[in-house]
This record gives sequence, structure tokens and C-alpha cells, in this order.
Amino acid sequence: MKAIGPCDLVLFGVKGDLARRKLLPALYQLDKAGLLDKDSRIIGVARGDAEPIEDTLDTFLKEPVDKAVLARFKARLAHVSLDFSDMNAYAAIGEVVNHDTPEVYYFATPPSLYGDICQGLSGASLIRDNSRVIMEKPIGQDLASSRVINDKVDAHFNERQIYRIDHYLGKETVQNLLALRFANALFAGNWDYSCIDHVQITVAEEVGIEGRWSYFDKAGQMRDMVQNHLLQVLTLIAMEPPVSLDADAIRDEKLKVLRALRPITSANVNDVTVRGQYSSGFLRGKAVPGYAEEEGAITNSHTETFVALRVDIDNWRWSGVPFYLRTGKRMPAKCTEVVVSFKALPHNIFAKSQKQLAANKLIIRLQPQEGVELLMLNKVPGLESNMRLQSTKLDLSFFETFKEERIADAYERLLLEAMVGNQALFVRRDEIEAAWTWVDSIMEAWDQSGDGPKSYQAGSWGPVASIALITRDGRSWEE
Ligand SMILES: NC(=O)C1=CN([C@@H]2O[C@H](COP(=O)(O)OP(=O)(O)OC[C@H]3O[C@@H](n4cnc5c(N)ncnc54)[C@H](OP(=O)(O)O)[C@@H]3O)[C@@H](O)[C@H]2O)C=CC1
Ligand SMILES: O=C1O[C@H](COP(=O)(O)O)[C@@H](O)[C@H](O)[C@H]1O
Repeated sequence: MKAIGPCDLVLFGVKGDLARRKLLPALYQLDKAGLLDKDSRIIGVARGDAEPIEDTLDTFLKEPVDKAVLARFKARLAHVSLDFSDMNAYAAIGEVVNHDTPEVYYFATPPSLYGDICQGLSGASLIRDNSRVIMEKPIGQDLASSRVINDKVDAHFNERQIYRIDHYLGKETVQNLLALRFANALFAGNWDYSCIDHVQITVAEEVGIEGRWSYFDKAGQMRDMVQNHLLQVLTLIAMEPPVSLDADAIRDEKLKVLRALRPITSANVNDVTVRGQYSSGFLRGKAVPGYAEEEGAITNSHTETFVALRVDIDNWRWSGVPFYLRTGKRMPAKCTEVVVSFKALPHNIFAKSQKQLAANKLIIRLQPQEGVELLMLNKVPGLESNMRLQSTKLDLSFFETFKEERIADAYERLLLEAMVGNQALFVRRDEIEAAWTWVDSIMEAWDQSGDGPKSYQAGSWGPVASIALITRDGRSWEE
């Protein structure tokens, strides 16, 4: 990683869940790695006084705090107490920032406040040509509301200054999808309808909604996970080779995939989508409540906590190759993976001993136990005249292979890239809008169908209907 020049990172919502759990620990790690300039500062903005950084790091850092790093880190911190809706109060930020260095504003707040914050900053003359803004997802509830929020931000910052976060793009293994596809000749010629039967993308979470009912019940798993993280992973798997690693070269190709997604409407929604909501159950032997019994819950919520989809991409490369997506909360295990299943060979010369040849599969484990596996058939050693074949695994564990390297958290990478000024790992406005256009159509079809989500027990792999969704096509989910 390259070092960066000095900047002021102004963190709106510094006392919130995301800032405490992810952003402050990530900034500490960047400082520890010597990647923050000695003059860079971190200015937290929130209502009321600052919280002691020691408490936050003790709670959320996944390793003991290093005293020397902590002392250096603390010296960078400043706090401004401010209500974001008070337009006259923003001058207080101007008194703290260093006017000789660029500012990176991080909006770790509900998106409904982004417009106010921009207006406040602008009113206090705190937006300059070299200022940048990082915005959290999900931006809006649908295409129309995302446009309203983006317009408000665009009124003060141009697209080159805007960094829309999708933290999946900062994960090492998600970035590795580019390396896997575009640095290895092995896959370059095989990556299309002629060799691939189908692709599965699973993002299973063990957690429930973690006290975030008021946010989650308005969002649901479709807006919280599919509209952003799953579609971003899908674009990286499906896109054409970009001409370079430049931000727009990559984003142009991702956009083409989003625009080629076959619309899901009332006509096909029941065939290609399943939504579910968890009821009480057991996870790792412990009883857990259902969605309707979570803290802050209202009864009769129709919000989905599970989604399974069959997605078709209407372009040359992926003609006839379905992508099966599923994501849910309170699944039996945390597991994010992509499975690429290759087609059967045209003729089986081993038919005497092996009626059917198991498909080759490329399994890309995004988290946890990050790595890549290739399932292929090999001969079982032995003197029998009929060869026995067995599906065997080439298993590359990142942990084992890159023992010396620490796997950085996604937010470390993304904060660094925003400070450096590289937008490649951030989402452009047209991508967000293409994703919303596709998702809106599904949500509308769900609303029109009058059905609610199907129930599934916490600790299971989702409603039975999600199994039917894929078995109808003669395939099954990877477990
Ligand atoms: N938490 C997570 O895991 C993830 C969050 N995100 C996104 O990150 C953003 C922040 O989420 P999260 O941290 O969970 O939310 P929180 O509600 O925990 O934090 C938001 C912070 O904003 C502050 N705030 C709200 N209104 C005002 C105001 N008028 N003036 C001053 N401060 C205000 C709140 O302060 P107060 O307590 O005083 O109200 C709170 O500290 C959201 O956009 C979310 O979608 C994205 C991915 C994951
Ligand atoms: O953005 C979000 O992501 C998390 C899952 O992230 P991961 O890095 O742990 O896979 C999800 O739990 C949360 O609801 C959502 O807002």
C-alpha cells in the first residue's frame, strides 16, 4: 500500500454503530501500518461530547491495543459537537480543519441527512475543489429517492469528488475476483456460456438484525444486501475485461452487466424469486428469537430477511447461464461464496465405470476461510482395468498461502483509497441507479403479488421454496 499525503478526515456520525465498530478501528490499523501521514487528522462530528477512543478500540479492535500507536492515533483526533440539521453550526468545523490540506468528509449517518450536511458544509465554505465525500449505503429506498439524495449531494460535489461505499468492494477476496479472472489465462477462454452451466452467489449471515429494527424493517434484505453487495459481486463475475484498472474502465463494464439484467416483473416474479422471514430457532445450539420478536419489532411486518433469485443476464457471454443468488440473516453459518459450475463434457469415455462425470466447480470463498477451490476429477490409484474417477479438490487457502500477510478489513482499504483519490473501488451514480431500476421492478412485483415472505426457521438455509427455485431447473444449492 502506498503512503498518502496529509488530509483531514471529517467523520460525521462518529458515535454511531458503523463508526465505532468499523471506521475507527480501521483508521487505527492504517495508523499502525504507517499509512497515515504524520499531519493527517481525524475529526469526529456528532451531537454531544466525544466518546473515549480507548473504549471503542477495546470493544471493537480484534487485537490488543498497542500503546505507542494509540498515543499517536489519539493525537490526531479532534471532536466537533454539532446537530447536522443546524445550518449555522457548521462554522465550528471550519475552526478545526486544516485549510492547507484536503478534507475527506465521511457521511456515516442515515442517508436522509446527506443533503443537510452538504448544505451546512457549503454554507460554511468548507467545500473546495480538492474536498472529497464518502457516502454510506444504501442510498435511498428506491430509484426515485436515491436520485433525490444524489441530486442533493451533486449540487455541492462533482462525481470525481464522490466516493459511494459498498464495503464488499474493499474485501481482499472480492478484489481478488479481478485477479482471478483477468490475470489467469486458465479462465479467460472458459468464462462464458460455452463452458459454464450456472453460477451461484451465496451471502449467508448468522447474525439477525442486531438491534437495527428501525432501519432494517424499512429496508429488508433486498435493499440491505442484494441491491448493493450481491449485485456488485455479480458484476465482477460477469463483466467483460476492462481495458485497464482505471476507475471508469471497471465501472463502465460493471454498468453494462447491470443494464443487461433481465427484468423481473409480475409475469415471472413467482418463478424466479423467493423471499423469507426468520422465525425463532436455534443457532449453534442457542435459542434465538424470530424476526417478529426482535427488539423494537412491530407485529405483521412483511419485511424479508431472506431472498433467493434466479437472475439472467441478457448478453452474448451469459446467454442461457443462470446466476442463482441467495442471502439471508440467521442462516446456519456465515458464508459468502461464489460457485461457478462448469458444463458437462460432450462425451463421456469413462462411461463403463462412471455413468456421469461430476461437474468441475470453481468455488471462491469470499469469507470466512478465504480461498479458492477447484473441484476436478482424478483417477483413483489402483490396478482395476476400468478407471475409477473421484472428484478431488485443489484447495488454496489464503490463510495458509499468505501466512505472512495480514488480511485487512474492507474499510481500511476503502478509507485509504478515498484518501489517495482512487475511485475504482467505489460505485458510480449510474451503477446505483441501474441497480435500483432492476430491484424496484422486483419490489413492485412483490407488492402486487399480495403474498408476504415465507417463514423459515432461524438456523436453517431459508424457506423450502428456495430449494424448489433451483431444483425446478435440475440443479441444487451448494451446501
Ligand atoms: N452499522 C452498520 O453495520 C452499517 C451501516 N451502514 C450505513 O452507515 C450509516 C450509519 O449507520 P449506523 O452507524 O449503523 O447508524 P447509527 O444510527 O448507529 O449512527 C448514526 C449516527 O448519526 C448521528 N445522527 C443522526 N442524526 C443526527 C443529527 N441530526 N445530528 C447529529 N448527529 C446525528 C447519530 O447520533 P445520535 O445518537 O445523537 O442520534 C448516530 O451517532 C447508514 O447510512 C447505514 O445504512 C452501512 C453498512 C453497515
Ligand atoms: O451492509 C451490510 O452488511 C452486513 C454484512 O457485511 P459482512 O461484511 O459482515 O458480510 C450486513 O449484516 C448488514 O445488515 C448490511 O447493512
